[in-house]
Amino acid sequence: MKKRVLATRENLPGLGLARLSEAAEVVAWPGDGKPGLSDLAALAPGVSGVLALGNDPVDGALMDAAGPSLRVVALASMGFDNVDRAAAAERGIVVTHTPGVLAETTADLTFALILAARRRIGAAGASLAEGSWGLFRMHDYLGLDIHGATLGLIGYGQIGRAVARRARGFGMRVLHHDPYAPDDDLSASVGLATLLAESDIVSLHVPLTEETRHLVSVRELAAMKPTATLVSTSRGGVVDEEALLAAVREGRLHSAGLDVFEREPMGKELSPLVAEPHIVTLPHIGSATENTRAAMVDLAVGNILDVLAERPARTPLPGTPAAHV
Ligand SMILES: O=C(O)C(=O)CO
Repeated sequence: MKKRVLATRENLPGLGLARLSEAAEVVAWPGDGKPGLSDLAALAPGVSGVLALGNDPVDGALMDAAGPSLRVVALASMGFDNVDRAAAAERGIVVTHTPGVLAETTADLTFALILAARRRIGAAGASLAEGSWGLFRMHDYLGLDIHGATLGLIGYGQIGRAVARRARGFGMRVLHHDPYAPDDDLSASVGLATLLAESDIVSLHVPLTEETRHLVSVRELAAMKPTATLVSTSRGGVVDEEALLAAVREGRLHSAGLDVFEREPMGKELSPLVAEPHIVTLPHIGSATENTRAAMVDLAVGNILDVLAERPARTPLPGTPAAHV
């Protein structure tokens, strides 16, 4: 008999879900929006795996609703702050994510945010569209240079390194701060205080954990240059958004480029960050290309199939077991 797997969405990019359906009975949340915990719990009894997105809550109650058959929670995301890892560990459940496949795509988007925020691309384009471009004037739409600037990467894993490679092409000096990353010749490893003081652009590439929540807050923003830009494609909770908004509004920070927010999705209740002229905002599209999203689903499915076939998962979360115990 086929094992059952709960998928938190019915439609996912690529062929991963079809591949999963050949090997397992897939029970998918049929709704359009984001499922609540109770929606998922109702579908969970007896499943051996859960395939979830990076913003679907997966907690101990959902694991208990699935029952002792549950062996693997596979995220189609790099970030894993939506999963109660302690609850999974207590129950011997393998948790996997999708490193590797999205690093280059997310690094591309990081650069788009750097370019847009420093060169005021959104505001300039909007002014053109409004019919406000009446004259070529030397002082209009002035931004700040990217070439020759110093880029500081907080978090130097796969995405941080992919951003560093792009920065080399722009002739930038690159610094990084990451107590867990090995050094390389793309970028100089420095302490956080040096990175904040010397960087023209600070870009965040850390997962959201208890250690990184509000890693950038009042003190860190005050330590940055007033001409600096903060960019984040990691998780909203890494930045104290109130402190960021105040710093940009009061001219203590030049600009910001944000793909992620403390509250996602926003619907019609927009964060004040969205309306701020010097802040470029995007709806969490870091990994949103056809190939990459399909590769993320495919890797998540591969992890489920591994665990269900008693093989170690290919990309378990660091510090968690690769195989069901
Ligand atoms: O993979 C992740 O963590 C995402 O945020 C999706 O882009």
